[in-house]
Order: sequence, then C-alpha cells, then structure tokens
Amino acid sequence: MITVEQHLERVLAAVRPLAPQRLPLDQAHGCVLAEEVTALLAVPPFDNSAMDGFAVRAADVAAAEDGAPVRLRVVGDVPAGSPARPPVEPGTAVRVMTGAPIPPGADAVVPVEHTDQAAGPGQALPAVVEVRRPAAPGAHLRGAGEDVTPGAVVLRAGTPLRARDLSTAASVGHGALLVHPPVRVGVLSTGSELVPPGQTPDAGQIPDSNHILVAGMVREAGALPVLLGAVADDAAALRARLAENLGRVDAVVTTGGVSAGAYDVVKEVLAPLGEVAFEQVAMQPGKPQGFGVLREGADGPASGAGQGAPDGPAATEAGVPIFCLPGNPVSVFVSFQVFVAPALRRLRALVGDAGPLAAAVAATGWRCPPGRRQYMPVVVDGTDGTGALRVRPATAGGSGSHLVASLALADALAVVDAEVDAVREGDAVRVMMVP
Ligand SMILES: Nc1nc2c(c(=O)[nH]1)N[C@H]1C(S)=C(S)[C@@H](COP(=O)(O)OP(=O)(O)OC[C@H]3O[C@@H](n4cnc5c(N)ncnc54)[C@H](O)[C@@H]3O)O[C@H]1N2
Ligand code: MOO
Repeated sequence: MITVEQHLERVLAAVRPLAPQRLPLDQAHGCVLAEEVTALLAVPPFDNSAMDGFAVRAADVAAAEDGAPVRLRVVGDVPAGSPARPPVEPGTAVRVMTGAPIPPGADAVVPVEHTDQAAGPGQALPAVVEVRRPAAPGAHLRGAGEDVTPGAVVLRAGTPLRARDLSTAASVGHGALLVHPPVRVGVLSTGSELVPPGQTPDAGQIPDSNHILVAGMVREAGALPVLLGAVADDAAALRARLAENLGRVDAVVTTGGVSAGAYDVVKEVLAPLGEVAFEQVAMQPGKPQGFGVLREGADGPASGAGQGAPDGPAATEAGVPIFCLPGNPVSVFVSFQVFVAPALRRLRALVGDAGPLAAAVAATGWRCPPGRRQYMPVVVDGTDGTGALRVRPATAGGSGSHLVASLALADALAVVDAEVDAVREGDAVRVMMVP
C-alpha cells in the first residue's frame, strides 16, 4: 500500500495548468487570469451627473431657498447616453439624468427634488426651472477618472475571476481576457448494475448516484463536467466510450471497476496502457485508486482518442489525466476531495492548496480501520469552550463507503491518522470542511 501523500504527489506531478486562451468575459467566470489587466478607459469615463436634475452654475443658485427660489432658463436636455453638450451660460440650466455628461459651463447639479419640477418619467422639458436650494460647486458631480485612470492596473494575474472582477474588466474597456480556460472533466460511471436516477431498479440494480455526485463535485471545484454517462462492465464498451470522448475533455473521472472483481473492467482496459497505475492507498474509504495519463495515439484500448472530436483537441498537450475512483459512493466523495480537487486546482492554475485542516474535538468516540488513514463523514455540533468545532460521525454506520444516503448529512471529513485505532470522546481531530 502507498500513502495518500505518495499518491497525491504522483497525481500532482502529472498535471499542469491548461494553456491560456483569450475568452470573452461571459465565458471567463471562475477562470484564473493569465495576464495583468490595465484600464483602457477611465472610470467614470467622463464627468457626469450623480442625480436626475439640472446642471447649473453653483454661483447662480448660491442664494436659492424655498421662500426665494432662483429662476433659470432651461436651454437643453441631456439624457444618459446623449452626445448633446448644450453649454450652461450664467442664468441658465440644462436638464440632466443620472450618468449623463455634465455640459460645459456647469459646475453643480441640483436634484429635481430641489426644484419646482415633478420627479419621474414623462415630464416635459420646462422652459424655466425654479431652484429652491443652493448647490455647492461640485455638488452631485462624478469626475472622470475618479475611480480609475487609463493605464492603472485593475486586476492581477493569478486571480480566479469573480463576477465583480469581470465587471471591473468590462468597465475599463475589455471585452475578453487571457485566462486559463475552464477545465472540462469527463464523468463516466461504470457498472452493469446501474440505472439512471429516477428509474425503478430491477433485481440487483441500483441508481447511478456517482454520476451526479462527480458532476456536481466537478462544478464545486470550479470546473465543467462533461457527462459521459454510464457503461456496463464491458471492456469494448468502455474503450469505445473513452475513445469517442477523450478529445473533448481535459481530464476524466471514472467510478467503479477498480478493485479485485472478476468484472472490474476499468482496470482491465486501462492497466495495459502502462501509464495508468492501479494502487492500494492506505485510506478508508478510497483504498483502490487508479490514476494515469491517456495520450493520443497510445497503443491500446484508448488509441485514436481525440480524432474527430466535436469540440476540438484537449487543452492538455501532455495527455488527459484520468482518475479511476472506486465505485462505492462515499469512496468517490472522499477520493475526489483528496486527489481530484487538488488536481483540478492545478489544471485551473490556482496557486496553493485549499488550506489547512481545521482543529476540532470529537464529541463522541468512534472506531478506525487499522493501518489506513480514515476520512470520517462528521457533522459539526457547535463549538466547545475553546472555540474548537465539536464533531461526531454523521451516521451510526461511520465511514462505511456504501452509506451514500447519509453523506448529505456531513459537514466535514474528520481525518484520522493511520496509526490511530479509535477516536475517543474529547480527542483532538483535524477536519476537512466539505462543500
Ligand atoms: N476482494 C476484494 N474486494 C474488494 C476490495 C479488495 O481489496 N478486495 N476492495 C473493496 C473496496 S475498499 C472498495 S472501495 C470497492 C471498490 O470497488 P470497485 O471500484 O471495483 O467498484 P464496484 O465493484 O464497481 O462497486 C463497488 C460498490 O459501489 C457501487 N457502485 C458502483 N458504481 C456506482 C454508481 N455509479 N452509483 C452508485 N453506486 C455505485 C456498486 O454497486 C458496489 O456496491 O471494492 C471492495 N471490494
Ligand atoms: O476503501 Mo473502500 O473505499 O473502503 O470501501
């Protein structure tokens, strides 16, 4: 058996960030930025009004008050988006809407509420406006470049792009950015016992819960699932499904068929390729693990992959990493957290790992498997006096790898060293919070 660290090291050594591509902003959400972004436009791009009202010369309205309004001749109307720039001479005003450019000559805006004019849509442009409050020079003006001036750096390389980062890029004039593209992950279940969710299983059949689990975890890891469905325990069918799809994915996750069974076809099909190794990892759940890299034109079952693919070649020139996870659903969940998620971070070009495990205290004891690191699904039961999380197994069945229905209860995985044969109430444990 190898350790979790040994297997993870092998996985991480085989994956590289996907090569950057220039993508339109609407396709770049979640992608890691591969360039420094500087402003092409100022924000705001021009002096504009912060209020719906009237652009005036502040000196004209300095003495305005309710009892002694100042009357100004209205010489123009500038809605937002209008190219009109009617000058504001002494004694005049121009109606402006929020976001509209400030006309030359004006140095303040009087909100419509401080005039004799009604607020709201459909109001005709008056010939004269009565201003009932003074406005200081600069009042309700938003100056060009107040936020950002052209040339300023607004986003740094390495940033995973959030909605507001993309809005920043748009506001400073960019329509596309150089990013590490979304990682497309093929999701493939194997097993002759599987029926699609919602379909009543016949004798010996079970719902394929792994497919939807892995697809969702791929999304939660910031990548794009490519649903490759389920294949029966049939070597030719598996070979064909992989060969058809390898060219349109950057990684593949399969479930099932990796242990010692007579029908464990994943192992049968991929092991002869040489670059996919099947190991026993000292962890529970998740002991049997396959990992490797499938290459275009490789001799063997997956040869021809990538040819004629509808969505273009895989972005990983070095080949397509494939994770062959065990079929038991809790094993899938744990294996994904421990091996696939870190690899997806690297493929996405995220820097660093997901962060340290959190400190917790066992609210109750539980048994651990000898010689394997345990990943126990736990619920968090508040905190103790020192602020440490109190955790207990999410189900009476403990870390059994088939307890898929109870997995939804878990808040975290308690990670217990291989040497520990039992956790006792009050013991310190480390936990990995899970999405
Ligand atoms: N003789 C041995 N038997 C087993 C060993 C071993 O070392 N020697 N290891 C056990 C461990 S540990 C695990 S984990 C499993 C892994 O098995 P496989 O990866 O070969 O998976 P399957 O046999 O195909 O399925 C296992 C289990 O999971 C259910 N399953 C499979 N796919 C799905 C799916 N898509 N959705 C829901 N459930 C699924 C399947 O029906 C089985 O119950 O092997 C042990 N055996
Ligand atoms: O390692 Mo298996 O995942 O225990 O059931």
